[in-house]
Amino acid sequence: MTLFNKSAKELQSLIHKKELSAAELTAESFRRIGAVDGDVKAFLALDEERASARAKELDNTPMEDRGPLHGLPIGVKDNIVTEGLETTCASRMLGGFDPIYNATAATKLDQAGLVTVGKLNMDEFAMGGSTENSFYKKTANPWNLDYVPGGSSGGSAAAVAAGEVPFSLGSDTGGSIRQPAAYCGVVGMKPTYGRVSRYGLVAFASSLDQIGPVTRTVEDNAFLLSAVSGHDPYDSTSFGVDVPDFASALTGDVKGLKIGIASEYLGEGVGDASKNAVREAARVLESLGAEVSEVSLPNTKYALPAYYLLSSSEASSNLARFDGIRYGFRADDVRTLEDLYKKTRSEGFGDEVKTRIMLGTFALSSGFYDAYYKKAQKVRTLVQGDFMNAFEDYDVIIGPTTPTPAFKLGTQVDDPLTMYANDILTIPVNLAGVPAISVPCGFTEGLPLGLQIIGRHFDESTVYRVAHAFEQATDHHKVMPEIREVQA
Ligand SMILES: NC(=O)C[C@H](N)C(=O)O
Repeated sequence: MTLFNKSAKELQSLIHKKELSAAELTAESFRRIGAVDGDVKAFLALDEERASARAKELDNTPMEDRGPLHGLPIGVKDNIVTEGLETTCASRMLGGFDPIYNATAATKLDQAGLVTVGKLNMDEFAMGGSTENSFYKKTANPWNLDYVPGGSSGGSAAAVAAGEVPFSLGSDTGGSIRQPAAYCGVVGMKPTYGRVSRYGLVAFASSLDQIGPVTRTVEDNAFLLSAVSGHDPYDSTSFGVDVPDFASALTGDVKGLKIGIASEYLGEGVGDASKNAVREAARVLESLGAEVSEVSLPNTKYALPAYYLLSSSEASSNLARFDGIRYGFRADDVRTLEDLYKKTRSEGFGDEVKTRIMLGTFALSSGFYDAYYKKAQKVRTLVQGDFMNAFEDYDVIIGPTTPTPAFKLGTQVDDPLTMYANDILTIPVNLAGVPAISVPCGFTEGLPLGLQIIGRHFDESTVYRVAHAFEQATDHHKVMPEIREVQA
């Protein structure tokens, strides 16, 4: 039986009916990884022995004690710490770092009965939009191996699109789950800030970072988000609200819902293919009974510069801990302590990370603080205000996830401004802290496009409801890329 094209839900029902065991499914996941990951290059670390032992153990759990995700294999982005499983953030700086604890999200995967098969490639410390900033390898887009999978959670999206795992966890600071999900034709959710604990997520920009699920269907996404959400005493920014059973919101009904199509998201810098796919998606939602009209988010154009100032400022502080003493990489041939810091950080970080640390240090320095950091904070408030105003009249807001489909490997990596501009439609959501999902909404020249659906704070349920209704009314999610399998 072919398993790699099945959703997590379908696989779970096979396990539940005892037609498939967790051990068999885990073995199949490793077989598929062995057959395609030489080309896709989504994984940085794999631990088959540990995963197989865990799957066997899970097969012994009595039926009545099993949750909806029991026995399924999953991949985890390499900035989420996993006890005993190397966690590098795709950086030379953390090469060989073997965490002594689990991130809360990783613990919750264990509690839900999932089997972590390995760690997924990303842009170094989550800085980038193509996964080309990884120190270790460049992940390819399963739809066309000459193209980028997006980033920074490029490994998380590519592994799911390639059928190596039914789902994965990523993290999103300015679009890092939604943009690669759009480029790879899968479903990616950035939850409300505070929905999922950040404890054990290696910090990039703490006021923006969120962990979220990458899946092939909206229903799988809802299941996985319910599993990893919730208040955590180890993360004071995680919110103490009840975690709904998100899957129960998938009624298929959007009648009467008010959907705003963001006019700025169909404006300057956005390609025709993205605009047309979203207009067509709006028609589909209308035909299902939703009321769609245009809404303005006037401060959209200021979000990108504000994000790069704020996220870099936070990064400059967060990444100060990598000093050659406490973690990972340490430079050789140093004479003084200052030398050790300088050489370790010069050799251990890649260019993009260094650029952001310098930009952030500059923006926070006295004399420039008011002109840059403080001003960017004020812009953040304006961007939040745009969403709050819009949500007085609309239940969700839609637009393209990205201005264009994926681009060719090597074409933007030396051009940071072009690379940053790929995030113009995802960044405002992080600044506002609201939830947003990307669902497949079409193809252009053989490459997938994503529809972004944005909701009110802590109203992931409505976002899922709209996403699911759209998915069920269209066929985009049913196609998988064809990837050559190589015999191991
Ligand atoms: N980390 C993210 O969410 C992606 C964004 N492209 C960045 O480089 O900051």
